[in-house]
Amino acid sequence: MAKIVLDTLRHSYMPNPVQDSDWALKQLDLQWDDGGAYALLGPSGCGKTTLLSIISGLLRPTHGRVLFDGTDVTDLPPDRRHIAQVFQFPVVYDTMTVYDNLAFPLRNRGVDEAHVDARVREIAEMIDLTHMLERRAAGLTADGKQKISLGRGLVRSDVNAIMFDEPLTVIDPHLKWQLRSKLKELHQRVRTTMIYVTHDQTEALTFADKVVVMNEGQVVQIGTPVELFERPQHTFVGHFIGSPGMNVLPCEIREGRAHVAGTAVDTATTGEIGALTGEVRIGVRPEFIRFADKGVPARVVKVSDAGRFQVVEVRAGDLPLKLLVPEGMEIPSQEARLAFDPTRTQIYRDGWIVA
Ligand SMILES: Nc1ncnc2c1ncn2[C@@H]1O[C@H](COP(=O)(O)OP(=O)(O)OP(=O)(O)O)[C@@H](O)[C@H]1O
Repeated sequence: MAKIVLDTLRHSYMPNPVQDSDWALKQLDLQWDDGGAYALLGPSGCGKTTLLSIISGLLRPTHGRVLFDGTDVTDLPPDRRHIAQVFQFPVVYDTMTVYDNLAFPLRNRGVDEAHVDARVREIAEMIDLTHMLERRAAGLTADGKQKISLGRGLVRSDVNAIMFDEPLTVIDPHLKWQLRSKLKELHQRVRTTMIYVTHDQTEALTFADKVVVMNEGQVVQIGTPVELFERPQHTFVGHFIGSPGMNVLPCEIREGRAHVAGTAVDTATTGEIGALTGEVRIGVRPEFIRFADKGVPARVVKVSDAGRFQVVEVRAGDLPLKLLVPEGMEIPSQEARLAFDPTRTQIYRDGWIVA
């Protein structure tokens, strides 16, 4: 296992990158601690696969260095980096048995058969494959085959990290939940650094102790699931995580206070707020707004049932907002006032939180 450091990393697929958009990865400085469970979360095209390929050695970055425990591995080929990878689609040898598939990465490295046998049986037990070890992989469902891929990723104990690239794509929805929790449990048992790439927030938040959120080739926040929820560093994180996402509203700073739709609101930015240039916004999650006697005047336009909550759509002047209200709680029929929880209401300038 190793601490992985990405030092001033940049990557472009173009020979002569000029403008910002020419870079698939803009400047990245990241540290993955030894034994951590990380998720790399972001929309399609944000640079997740590019980043993984740079860590595994399939791609050389245009700028910057990759360090494993302080050693520069930027020019080392993949087979000398000792990274295990599990891909979106199962990589199994159909003609081999499940046992031989799991044993393959170990035998390939000349591990003696006694150790191979012990490790294969240990991993098979962890991922519930013991009862089918003697079966040929060809006869298994896509779920079963992907379990073998997971097992092959986990079987070596000498890897620096295991990277999972959208590993649950082919898994049946009702099994996804099961495997998601299984992966978390496996991390707790093997304690190898794991990087789990996904564009699905539920997968990221269930698996990871720390989530790295990417957008347009840059990291916009690294944090625990709670930090991402309670204090998004960028409006993108507020939108992307949560359902519904954070409300992001135009805001005016007057006499040292933030105003939304003409009404002053208190925010987590304490003290008098100075003049701010750029695009100034207020961000507040639907969970942190409630109906009150005083506050921002609004009109209820729609109520939808979402299980234990109701999603209430309102308009404050022209601004559309959403609130989450517990099931059964009374909702004003039309005119209402909204109170924002000041500790969870943030000011953003040009997308980034104002500290
Ligand atoms: N081989 C390549 N040649 C040129 N451009 C590429 C290549 N691979 C990726 N890109 C571009 O680099 C950017 C980042 O792509 P990347 O595949 O890393 O994103 P991603 O987050 O993994 O997306 P997805 O979830 O769809 O796989 C995108 O703009 C993409 O079009």
